[in-house]
Amino acid sequence: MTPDPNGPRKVTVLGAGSWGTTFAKVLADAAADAGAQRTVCLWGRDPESMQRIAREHRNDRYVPEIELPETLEYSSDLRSALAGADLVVAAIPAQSLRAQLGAAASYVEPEAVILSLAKGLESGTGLRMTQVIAQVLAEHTQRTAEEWARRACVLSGPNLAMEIAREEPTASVVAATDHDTAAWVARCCAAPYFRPYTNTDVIGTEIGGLVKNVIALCVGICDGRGYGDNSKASVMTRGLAETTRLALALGGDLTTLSGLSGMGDLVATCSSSLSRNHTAGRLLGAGLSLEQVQDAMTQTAEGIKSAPAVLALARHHGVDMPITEAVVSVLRNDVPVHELAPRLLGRDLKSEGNSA
Ligand SMILES: NC(=O)c1ccc[n+]([C@@H]2O[C@H](COP(=O)([O-])OP(=O)(O)OC[C@H]3O[C@@H](n4cnc5c(N)ncnc54)[C@H](O)[C@@H]3O)[C@@H](O)[C@H]2O)c1
Ligand SMILES: O=P(O)(O)OC[C@H](O)CO
Repeated sequence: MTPDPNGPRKVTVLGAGSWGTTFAKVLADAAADAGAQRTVCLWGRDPESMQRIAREHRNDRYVPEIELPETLEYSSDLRSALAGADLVVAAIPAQSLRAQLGAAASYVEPEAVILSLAKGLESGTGLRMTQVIAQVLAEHTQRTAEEWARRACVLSGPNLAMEIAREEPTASVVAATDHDTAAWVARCCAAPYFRPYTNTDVIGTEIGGLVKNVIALCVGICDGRGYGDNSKASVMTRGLAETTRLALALGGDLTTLSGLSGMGDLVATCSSSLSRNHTAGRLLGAGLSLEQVQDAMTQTAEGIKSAPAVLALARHHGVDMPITEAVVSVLRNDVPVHELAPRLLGRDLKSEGNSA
C-alpha cells in the first residue's frame, strides 16, 4: 500500500453529527495550516440539512456556535462525495455503521484508507468498528477483509467534540496496524489545536474508547444519585482496571490503556457535563427510566447499546467486568438504580484480581 506521501488529495467524512462536523473542521484547518491542496467533504444523509450547512457555514443542530471553514465542501450524495477520496472517515454511530457503510461501499475507492471515529461495539456480533469496516467492505468490493483491515484505522482519545470545535487544545491517537498508515492519517489531521499521536495497537485503542462510555454511564449514575468524588474516582479507577483486563485478553497493549485513548478519554468523559454518556447516566441515576432518558437525549450515547455487547464479549473471553455488569443490570431494569452501589465494587474479597 503506498498512500500519497503528500497526504490525501480528498478526505470525505461520512456523518454530519457533532463529531463528524467537528472533525471535518479539524481536517480543513489542518490542510490550511499545512498549505496542502486537499478537498475536505462532509457528507450527511439529509439533503436539506446539508444544503443549509453549506449556505450558512454552520451546523446549527450539532455545533451551533461554530463557524465552519469556507473551504469545506458538503454533500448528501454518496457517489460524488466518495469519488476520488483517498481517506474516508466514518463518523456514524456504531449500531448504524454496518448499514450505512454497506450503502456506501461500492463508491469507496479501492485504494482508500478508512478512519473510524466511532466508539462503540456492534450489538449482536460484538465486533469493533474496524472489524465491521473490514467485513462490510470485503463483502462489497474486490479486496479481502484482511486487506481492508490493514487500511482501517481508528482515532480515539479525550475528544469532546464541542471543546475541539472551539479550538481548545486537545490530543488524540490514530491507531493502525501499519505505523506508516497511522502517521499518514495523523499528519493530515494535525491542526494548531489538535495533536494526534500514533499507535499500532488498534484493539487497545478501540476498547479504551468504547468501554469508557460504559464507565461514564456509571459515573453519571453516581452523580445522579448524589454520590461524591470518592465514589466517582473509585468507579473510574476500577473501570480502567476492567477495561484493561478486556483489552489485554483481546490482544491489546497495557501502555495503550494508560495513555490518551485509555485513561485520558476515561477522565475526560467521566468528568464532563458535555459527555452524552455521562449525561445519560446522570438522568438514570436521578430516577428516569431508560425510555425517558432515550427520549431526552438528542445525540448518541453509545454506552447504552454497547454495554450488553461489552459484557457478552467479556464473558466470552472469561474476563471479569463487575462495573459493566452492574450497568447492564440497571439498563435491563434487573436492578433498581438505588441498588447499584453495592454491586459496583462488591466482588468477593478472596477472588483473584483483588490488588488495587
Ligand atoms: N461527539 C463527540 O464528542 C464524540 C467524540 C469522539 C467520538 N465520538 C463518537 O463518534 C460517533 C458519532 O457520534 P456523534 O457525536 O457525531 O453523534 P451525533 O449523535 O452527534 O450524530 C450522529 C450523526 O450520525 C447520523 N446518523 C445516524 N445514523 C446514520 C445512518 N444510518 N446513516 C448516516 N448517518 C447516520 C445522524 O444523522 C447524525 O448526523 C459515536 O460513535 C461517538 O461515540 C463522538
Ligand atoms: O459525549 P460522549 O459521552 O459520547 O463522549 C464523547 C467523546 O467520546 C469523549 O472523548
